[in-house]
Amino acid sequence: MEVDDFEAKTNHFLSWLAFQGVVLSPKMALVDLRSSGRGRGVVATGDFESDELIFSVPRSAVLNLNTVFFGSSSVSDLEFKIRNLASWLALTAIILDESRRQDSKWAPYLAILPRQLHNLTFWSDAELSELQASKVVSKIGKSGAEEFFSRSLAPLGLTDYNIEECHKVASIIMSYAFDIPEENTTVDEKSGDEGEELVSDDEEDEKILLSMIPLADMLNADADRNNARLCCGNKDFEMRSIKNIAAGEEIFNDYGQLPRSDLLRRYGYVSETYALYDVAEIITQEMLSLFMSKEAFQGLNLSPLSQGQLDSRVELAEREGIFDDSYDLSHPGPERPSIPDELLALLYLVLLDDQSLKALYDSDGLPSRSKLATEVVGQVLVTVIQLREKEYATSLEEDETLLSTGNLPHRIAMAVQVRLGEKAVLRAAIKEATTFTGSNKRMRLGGKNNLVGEGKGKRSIEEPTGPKKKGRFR
Ligand SMILES: C[S@@+](CC[C@H](N)C(=O)[O-])C[C@H]1O[C@@H](n2cnc3c(N)ncnc32)[C@H](O)[C@@H]1O
Repeated sequence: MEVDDFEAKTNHFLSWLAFQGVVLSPKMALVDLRSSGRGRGVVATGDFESDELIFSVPRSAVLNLNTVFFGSSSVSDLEFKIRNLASWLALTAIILDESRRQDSKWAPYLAILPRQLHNLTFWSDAELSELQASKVVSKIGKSGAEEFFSRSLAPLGLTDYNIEECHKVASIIMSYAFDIPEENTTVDEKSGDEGEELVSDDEEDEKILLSMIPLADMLNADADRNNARLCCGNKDFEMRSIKNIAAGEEIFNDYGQLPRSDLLRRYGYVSETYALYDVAEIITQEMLSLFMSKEAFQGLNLSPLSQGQLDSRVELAEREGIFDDSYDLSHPGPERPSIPDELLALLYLVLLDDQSLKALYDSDGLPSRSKLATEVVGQVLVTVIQLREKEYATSLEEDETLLSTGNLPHRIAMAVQVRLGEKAVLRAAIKEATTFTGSNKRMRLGGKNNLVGEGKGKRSIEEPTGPKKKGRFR
């Protein structure tokens, strides 16, 4: 917890907001929520009905490329270089530059942004190892970001260039910035979503501007407790209630339906309310390599696939649009099963006998889910998921015991929650796979039809002659 002038900074920021023309409802307050680990947050001090104004922020108070360079008669060399960067790097550059200016218009706002962050970028190797086999570790992208910093930011000549500071600013952008439509451009419904993934070097829509919106970014989020939304107007941004909010309640934005692994990576916190969105990833290449070994599926009477047989199946999976580098398992809900259709379809193709594969190649789309969910697809999935479970150093039960002791350091406790959530998803997926009862008739079991092209790297199905049909599930 910061023991500095937290309250003084909040008050200075509030005065600055008033000076900038920010209008606050008398029924809201910016408060200190550090005792519950949430930094600052906005609470209702009076009752709000749905669709009431909570506050509005004029475009001139927003921090982005247009407001920082507003009014300059010509484009300086620095502005030219910054405008040519990817949006997140450009915003990082201008925040670094504004932060060192004594006279920055945004100084009272920049002063309330956090100094210490818990996003995964700032975790030590020992702390990251507590995430065990979670695939989130490979998504942090710290060294990639550093290459961008040294290639794009260092040459700008901003004083005190320092990689740690670049990481802090880039991470703040990841968890605080909004994509907004530029003035006088069409308002995109989604443009108020907070903390969209950092835009890389691919600027598809030039009318969208990555921006810091003071006060709008002081709203915390807690999964489905979302009760406010930012609306973009041409002259200002309005935060409005989207349901009744009673006095004393916190006002929450929506950061999206993120699994706790991504919440931790991008926002540096986890909360039980997001457990519903947890996922566990299956990496396709790792899974497919099992089908070429003799040992992986012992007891299932499956002979290994040759490279050629595997390639044919992957080719068909690609044609049908169901091939992916990885698949997310999730908790089953009314709208989705735990095991996605695409993963089921890939396994079905991998397990299909050569004759049926050829027939499918010439047919129109894949069978329905109930046909894909054959008994052997279910058995193979159980093995694949159990192998994935073994990649974690501890069991779900051991993690539960660890958490129940309640005295783990903050980051370790968050890591245990993430890995425990993934193990719970794996269990749910195993449970679902054991219910598969579809017919194994077309599956290559007991050596049936599985020797075509074996060991010769030869295509096991003929190349189609006419144009290929592209479909999905029938
Ligand atoms: C957009 S900011 C919200 C304002 C922030 N609380 C502050 O004091 O600057 C997002 C950050 O707030 C914190 N946060 C948001 N929702 C939270 C929650 N439900 N629990 C804990 N921290 C939360 C996280 O640190 C996150 O990265």
